[in-house]
Amino acid sequence: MERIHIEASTSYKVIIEEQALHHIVQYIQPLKSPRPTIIVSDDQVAPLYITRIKEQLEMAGYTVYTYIFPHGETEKNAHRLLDLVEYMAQKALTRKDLLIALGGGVVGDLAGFAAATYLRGIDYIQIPTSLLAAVDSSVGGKTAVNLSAGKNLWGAFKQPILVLCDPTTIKTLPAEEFANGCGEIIKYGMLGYPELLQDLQTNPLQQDDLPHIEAVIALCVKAKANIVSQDEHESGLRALLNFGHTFGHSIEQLSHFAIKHGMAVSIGMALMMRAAYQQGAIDHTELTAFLQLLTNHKLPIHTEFTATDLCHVALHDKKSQGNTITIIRPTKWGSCELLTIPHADLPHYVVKEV
Ligand SMILES: NC(=O)c1ccc[n+]([C@@H]2O[C@H](COP(=O)([O-])OP(=O)(O)OC[C@H]3O[C@@H](n4cnc5c(N)ncnc54)[C@H](O)[C@@H]3O)[C@@H](O)[C@H]2O)c1
Ligand SMILES: O=C(O)C(=O)C[C@@H](O)[C@H](O)[C@H](O)COP(=O)(O)O
Ligand SMILES: [Zn+2]
Repeated sequence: MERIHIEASTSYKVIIEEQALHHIVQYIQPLKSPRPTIIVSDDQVAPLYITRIKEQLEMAGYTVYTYIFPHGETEKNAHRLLDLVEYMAQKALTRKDLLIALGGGVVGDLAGFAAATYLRGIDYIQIPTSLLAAVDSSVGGKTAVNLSAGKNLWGAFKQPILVLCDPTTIKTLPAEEFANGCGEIIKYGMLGYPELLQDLQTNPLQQDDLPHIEAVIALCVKAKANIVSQDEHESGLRALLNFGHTFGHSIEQLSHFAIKHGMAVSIGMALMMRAAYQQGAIDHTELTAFLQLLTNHKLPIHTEFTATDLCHVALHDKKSQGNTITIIRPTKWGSCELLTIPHADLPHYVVKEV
């Protein structure tokens, strides 16, 4: 069991505890006494976990509404958001009421944005059920939906009041989704945690190794907490969490979301690591070891998209300002830096082979 404190404009705890979903009221009630509550989830997570949560809340005196939508990244859009907030209004949820996001990053980002904006903001709790959500998306308060022009272009910073992570939910995750989570985990290794890379090299993360998964979730949440507490609204430092995302977001979008977030980030990191090798920041052994780490975790390292297309989409993402874009560049094994470069230089970082 781990309790990690997140220091931000509103502070909260991340509880990581096996079987926490069997006694959620003990964590929720001290923060929000019984009241109308909406649980937002998708159609793959809800059948597995929503009844258990709803029943416990109802037994404790909460009035529970549920909003369940089809799973997948294409649902993280403005139409779905509008449908959700219309539903919340129909149920006459008030400012004092509560929203619970139960699911992966798609549910968390969409429901978090609804919570950020409905009645100008209501409290919400993240219950991450995917590995990716546990290590990354449930923490730090970035909420958003995608627009036609790109990923997460309509969103808000809104911290949850609690993150309740039950790592046993990882057992029911499809294998491909487990790999997606590993993409973000390996990212953290390059953000000042070479010991994490070393650990995963000698002991690749396995879906049935719960103690290892728990330890890794805790490490990633602490790493994210450290960055978010220093730069909640991404004035600078927080952009490091975008390592692999400059082209990762492009790959997701160009594939019409057939390539999932963690996989796309993996390819984005591979491109950047090859560029780092070309620039002398890492040696060939380190490059090979990093790419092997990705493939050992069933993550892709190649893309068919052209440098022109990858750069075109990237230049419309949030790290582009005027004629420059801020990229996240490896400086050595286990470490990255922010670097602002002219748009014209971005294609140099699309290194598909060395
Ligand atoms: N806000 C942030 O800081 C942040 C950080 C990283 C990623 N993201 C966003 O998160 C999204 C990706 O999140 P994701 O990978 O969790 O995707 P996701 O929410 O689509 O979940 C992946 C799939 O796994 C299923 N699933 C989730 N938990 C399950 C479980 N326990 N058992 C069985 N099935 C389960 C879901 O139904 C879905 O089909 C992207 O939109 C990405 O942009 C946001
Ligand atoms: O929390 C952050 O900050 C991150 O950048 C985490 C990323 O893993 C995540 O994918 C995030 O949603 C990307 O944010 P964006 O601002 O680049 O859309
Ligand atoms: Zn990400």
